[in-house]
Amino acid sequence: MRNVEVVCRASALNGEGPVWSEAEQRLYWVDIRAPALHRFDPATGRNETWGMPAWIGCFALIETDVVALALRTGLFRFDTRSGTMTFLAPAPFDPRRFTFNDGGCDRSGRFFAGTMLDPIDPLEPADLGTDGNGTPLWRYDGAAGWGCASPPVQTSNGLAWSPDGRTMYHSDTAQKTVFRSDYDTATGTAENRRVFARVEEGMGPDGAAVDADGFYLCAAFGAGCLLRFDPDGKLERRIAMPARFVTMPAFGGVDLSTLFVTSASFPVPEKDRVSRPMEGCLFALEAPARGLTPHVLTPDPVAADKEHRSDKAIA
Ligand SMILES: O=C1O[C@H](CS(=O)(=O)O)[C@@H](O)[C@H](O)[C@H]1O
Repeated sequence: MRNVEVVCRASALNGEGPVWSEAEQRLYWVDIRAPALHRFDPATGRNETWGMPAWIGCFALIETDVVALALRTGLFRFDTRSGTMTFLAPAPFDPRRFTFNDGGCDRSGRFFAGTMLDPIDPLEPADLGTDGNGTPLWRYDGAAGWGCASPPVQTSNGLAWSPDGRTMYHSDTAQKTVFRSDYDTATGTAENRRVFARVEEGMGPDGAAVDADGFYLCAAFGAGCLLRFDPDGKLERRIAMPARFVTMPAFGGVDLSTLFVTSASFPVPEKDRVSRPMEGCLFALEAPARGLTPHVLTPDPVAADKEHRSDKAIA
């Protein structure tokens, strides 16, 4: 197996959410805390960056050069060619206390995004709600806004679907637990949530991806490795990484046989970051198995809205 390579010395504060664009053969990813959308081209090594006005948790590809961005302030359609931002929906939570975190599209192209607690005013008590948890995972239902897609979790992460689309994986990093639920592909609803895997002390289950064999690969935040679980939740292997704070893998490259992995430097004290240059890099390695085709947001929310308006005008 090819060794882990640093493909972009990004010094990201909170690299996250890599998604491979099959159409562009490029990797989109974000920096949540130095808010920016990035696009990396493995053929040239070039990394493009678009600064964002607020923390960006995750995004969905819509079409070539166009993405939907989950910013703390809401969901926006962003055209990377013109820099045009089109407002789609407000955030479904109190943005003074929460911000979007991990998200992604199901195998039918519905977009989901979770949250993590980040009070703007640290003096305000961290009121997580009556049950002591955070917010649910949110499903973007177009003109109908957001629907709840899970019980509340504190640090939403690890969203992925099985190859047949009928199992949804979702984790709570704070609870060190990955859940799996039965997923209805027709309605976008998840039921019968149960524990899929728990991780050890000293690590948090972070972003994840499922491969074509149905194995769940997640970044072990704080432990410098990826964990690969079989479809029954048994740990099958650990893959050592050169950074301690790895955040999420994504399949990409020719035949979806490369694993790209983001990482974060924010947990490292500022004074130590120069001596820890791997934290915040983007990595690539040969994947243990090929990945699944990444899904794009369908339909394009702006086109769907136009259709909705013209239907209403006709009626
Ligand atoms: O900001 C983030 O941090 C969490 C880990 S922690 O809450 O700081 O322990 C990480 O899991 C998450 O994905 C990341 O975006």
